[in-house]
Amino acid sequence: NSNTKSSPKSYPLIGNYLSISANRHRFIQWTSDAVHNSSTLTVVLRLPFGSNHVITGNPTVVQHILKTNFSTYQKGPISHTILFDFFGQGIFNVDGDAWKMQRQFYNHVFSAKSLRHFLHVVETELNERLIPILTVAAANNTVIDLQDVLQRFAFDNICQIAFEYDPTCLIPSMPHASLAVAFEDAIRITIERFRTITPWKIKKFLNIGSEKRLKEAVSEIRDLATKIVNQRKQELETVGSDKSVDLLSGIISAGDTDDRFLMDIVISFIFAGRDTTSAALTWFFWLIYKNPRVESEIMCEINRKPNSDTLVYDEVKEMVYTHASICETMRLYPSVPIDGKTAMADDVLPDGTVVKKGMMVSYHPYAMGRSEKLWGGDWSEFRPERWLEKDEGTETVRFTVRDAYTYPVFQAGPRICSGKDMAFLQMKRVVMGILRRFVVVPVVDGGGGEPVFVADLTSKMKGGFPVKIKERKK
Ligand code: HEM
Repeated sequence: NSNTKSSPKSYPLIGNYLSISANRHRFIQWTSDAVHNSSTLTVVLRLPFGSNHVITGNPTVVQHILKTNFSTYQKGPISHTILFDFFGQGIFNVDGDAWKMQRQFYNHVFSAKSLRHFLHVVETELNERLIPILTVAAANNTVIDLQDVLQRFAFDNICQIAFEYDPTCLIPSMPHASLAVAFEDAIRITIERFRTITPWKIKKFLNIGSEKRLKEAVSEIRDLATKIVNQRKQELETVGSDKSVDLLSGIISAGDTDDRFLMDIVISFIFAGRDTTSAALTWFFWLIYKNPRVESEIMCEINRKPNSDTLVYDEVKEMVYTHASICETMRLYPSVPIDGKTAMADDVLPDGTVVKKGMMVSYHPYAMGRSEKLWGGDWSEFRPERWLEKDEGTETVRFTVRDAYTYPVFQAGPRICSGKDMAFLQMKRVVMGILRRFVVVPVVDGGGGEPVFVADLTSKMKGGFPVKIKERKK
C-alpha cells in the first residue's frame, strides 16, 4: 500500500505471513499500529498465495463499506463457511433475505415496550442475584473475578429476555462453568480459523486438535439450545402465543419450527448478549478506578436519582454522564474490536485502495478510538466530557451523538447492532446498582497486575478481572 509509512514486511508468495503469524496473539494491537501508521488509516495485509485483507480505520471508507456500498460488502461465502459450525444460519452469519427476515424479528423484540420489560428483568437479576453476591464478597473481603460475574449476569439476562428461560448462571455456587468454557473455546477456535493458514478443514475431517474441541464445545452449547427450544415449544403448545413477546416464541409462532434453525437463533442471541455488555462493563470498572474524578461525577448523577430498587425507564435513560462514561470506555475498549466483511465485487475505496472480489475488508473500531487524527492529542485520556455539551441558556448537560462511522462500535448502517438501546439500558442500570452500594477495587498488587487486553471476538481481560468489593460509605 503506497499510503503506508511502515507497512508490515511482505515477501513473494507468503506476503505478510511471517509478521501476521508472529503477532497472532496481539493481532488487534498490531493491526491497530499498522492502521495508525498509514496516512489514509487504511492498510492492506498481504496473505499467502496472493490474497489480501484490507483493514481500515478511515471513517469515509467505513461509511462506504457499511452504508453506501452495503450490498457489495457482505458476510460472504468464506466467512459463512468458517463461522457455520458455531453460528449456523444465525443472524451473524447470513446475508440477503435470511438476514432481513431475522432482523425484523430482532427489531420487534427490541421495541420500546419490551425494553421496559427488559429493565424489569435486569432489576430482578440485580437485586436478587448480583447485589447479594457482592454483599457477601464485601463482608468476607474475598477476591472475585468481576469479568466472570458480569458475563454470568449477562448470560442469565439475555436468556430471560430472548427465550424466557433462566439458566441460573449467577448464583453463589457459580455453576455451569463448563458451558461458559464451551462458549469461550467455540468462539476462540472459530476465530482462529480466520487467522491461521493451517488447513482447519483437514483437522475437522480428521477430528483432531482444536477442531475436535470445537465439535465437543458446539455440541455442549447445542444441548442447551435444544433444551431452550423444546421448553419454548412446549409452553407455546400449552399456553398459546398471545402473551409471549420473546424472540423465540415470535419465530415459532410465525411458523418456523425447524429445530436446527431455532437453535442457531438461540446461539447467536446468547453470543450477542453475553460477551458484549460484560466486556464493556469490565473495562468500565477498571477505567473509573484509574480515574476517580469520573467515578465522583458518576456518583453525583446516581445520588440525584431516587434511592429505590426499581427505577423507571426514563430515569435510567436520563443518566447522561454515565452514558458518556460507557461510550468513552468503548472508545478505548470497543467490545468488538475489529469486524470484517467480504467484497462481493471489485471496487475502489474512497481513499483509492483497490479491492478485488472475494477480499476481506475489515473496519477497526479499536484503532479508530485510539487515533489521534480522529480524537485529537488527548485521545489516550479517559474523558467522558468529550461526549457532552452544555446548553448555553439552561446550563443542562446534553449527550452529543458522534458520527457513527467515526465511532462504529455498534457497527453502523443497515446492520447496526439491533441490541444497542437494550445494551445501554442494561449497562447503565448495572453501573448504578453496583456503584450506589459498593466501591470496586481491582486487585492490582499480589497477583492481579494491570489487566492485559485479549480479543478473540470480544475485548476481554486476560485471566479475568480480580477485584475486592467494599461497601460504599454514605
Ligand atoms: C456493548 C454492547 C454491544 C456492542 C458493542 C455490540 C456491537 C455489535 C456489533 C459490532 C455488531 C455487528 C456484528 C456483525 O458484523 O455481525 C452487532 C450486531 C448485533 N448485535 Fe450487538 N452489540 C452489543 C450488545 C448487544 C446486545 C445486548 C444484543 C442483544 C442480544 C445485541 C444484538 C445484536 C444483533 C442481533 C446484531 C446483528 C445485527 C444485524 O446483523 O443486523 N447486541 N452488535
